[in-house]
Amino acid sequence: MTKPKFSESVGALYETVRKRDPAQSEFLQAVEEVLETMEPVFEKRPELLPVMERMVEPDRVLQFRVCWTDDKGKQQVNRGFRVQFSSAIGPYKGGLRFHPSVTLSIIKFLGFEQILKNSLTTLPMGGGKGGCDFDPKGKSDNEVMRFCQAFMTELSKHIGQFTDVPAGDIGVGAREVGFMFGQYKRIRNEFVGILTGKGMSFGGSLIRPEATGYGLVFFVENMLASKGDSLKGKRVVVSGSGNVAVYTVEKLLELGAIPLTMSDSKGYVYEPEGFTTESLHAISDHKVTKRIPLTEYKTKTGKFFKGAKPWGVDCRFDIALPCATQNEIDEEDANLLVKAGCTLVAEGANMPSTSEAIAVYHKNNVYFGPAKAANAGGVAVSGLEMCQNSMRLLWSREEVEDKLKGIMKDIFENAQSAAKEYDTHLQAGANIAGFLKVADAMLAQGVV
Ligand SMILES: NC(=O)C1=CN([C@@H]2O[C@H](COP(=O)(O)OP(=O)(O)OC[C@H]3O[C@@H](n4cnc5c(N)ncnc54)[C@H](OP(=O)(O)O)[C@@H]3O)[C@@H](O)[C@H]2O)C=CC1
Ligand SMILES: O=C(O)CCC(=O)C(=O)O
Repeated sequence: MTKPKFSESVGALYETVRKRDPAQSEFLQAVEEVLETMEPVFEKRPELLPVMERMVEPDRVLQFRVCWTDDKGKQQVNRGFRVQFSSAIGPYKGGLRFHPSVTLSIIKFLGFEQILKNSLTTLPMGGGKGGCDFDPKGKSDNEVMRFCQAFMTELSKHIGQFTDVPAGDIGVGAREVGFMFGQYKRIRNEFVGILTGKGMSFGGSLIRPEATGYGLVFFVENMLASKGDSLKGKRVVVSGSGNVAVYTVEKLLELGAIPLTMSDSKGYVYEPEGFTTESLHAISDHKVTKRIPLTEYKTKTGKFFKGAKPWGVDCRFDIALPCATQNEIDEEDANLLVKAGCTLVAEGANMPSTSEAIAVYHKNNVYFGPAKAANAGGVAVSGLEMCQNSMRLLWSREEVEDKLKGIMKDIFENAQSAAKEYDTHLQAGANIAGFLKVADAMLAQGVV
């Protein structure tokens, strides 16, 4: 007989969530992953199960129409979202995603994960996420500006420096944050830190653009150090070629690792001798600055594999860092990683591994650093940006990077010590450590 996934009481909670939103597959996947790892906590502290029942239901779901006019003068209509999930330990905090695949299910999975991630950062931030099914690809700067202004016109009614502070995610970088900040200021006539990831001339923090990628690599350093190992000479397969991937590769190079691949939705580039600072800058200029697909990128020393994911790259490697999108590693991909000799996976993207892929990692003793812990560096530096905005000052690069390094170490140690206490793995330890802090705050604040 196969072991049931849940005990009876946790299974009943999952069923309630599933029946409420049966079509929200990504959200259900995120809830299932957390509930599965939380069984030992509910055994020890049964009073926390009803707290989880409240936590899986967002405080508030906002859905709104976004109307704007394209360069041909034609009206366009998109659907915007902001899910304010939990404000138990601080104002709602989490990014905005602009991508045609955005649905309520995707925003809810991201918002739910953000509650536990933000708790792990040690900073006082609640969880939220938002976005729109708008596709920035192929749009002119003026079209993106008009869209961002329309989006913020509605969003501005619901956010505030003490209420909800959005930031970037897929499809939302410095350009979009700038346009949205400008529109908020115009509507409200106040200059406040209502977004993070702002430009340096209007309240941004040094290292915020780099923070998710750098933080991921610092997290991996901690994982390796706990086994007496280091990044030096490690062969690393990376996916993505956006914000997270670029700064992941930059920090890997700085620490003596060998990044072998980068990818986008069209395929992946393999550099057999590893990316260099020069080839990283070339790909970053192509993808991030010029916004051109990798199909049009010319590598001098490597090869482009059209329509393929990097996990099947034909070489041995030690570490895989998925930095593109959700569910980009399925069971088959996970088996390819194991076959290639990979012994560590740490997630830069949110929920990049399917539950079947995670089962393959555990079965094969692949050391697994889950997204909520491993990619928390981005939102952590967003928290530091909020702090600097409140104090009306600017910390140096070194100060922010040192704080980021310290936070990633704390996240690793807290997740590891929860894992030890509950006799489980790092993935569960991260969920448990993140949950306990929020749950205790919710208990203290009564049934609200
Ligand atoms: N930015 C941040 O601070 C944080 C981001 N994250 C997560 O990291 C991941 C990447 O975000 P970020 O780098 O900011 O986003 P960007 O928009 O800068 O880059 C996204 C990258 O992922 C690729 N990608 C997107 N969708 C797909 C897909 N369906 N299949 C294959 N590749 C895809 C894109 O390729 P293409 O250009 O072809 O679309 C691009 O290379 C996301 O999961 C995000 O939620 C997590 C924490 C913080
Ligand atoms: O910086 C932030 O507020 C959000 C970052 C984010 O969206 C994430 O951690 O997934």
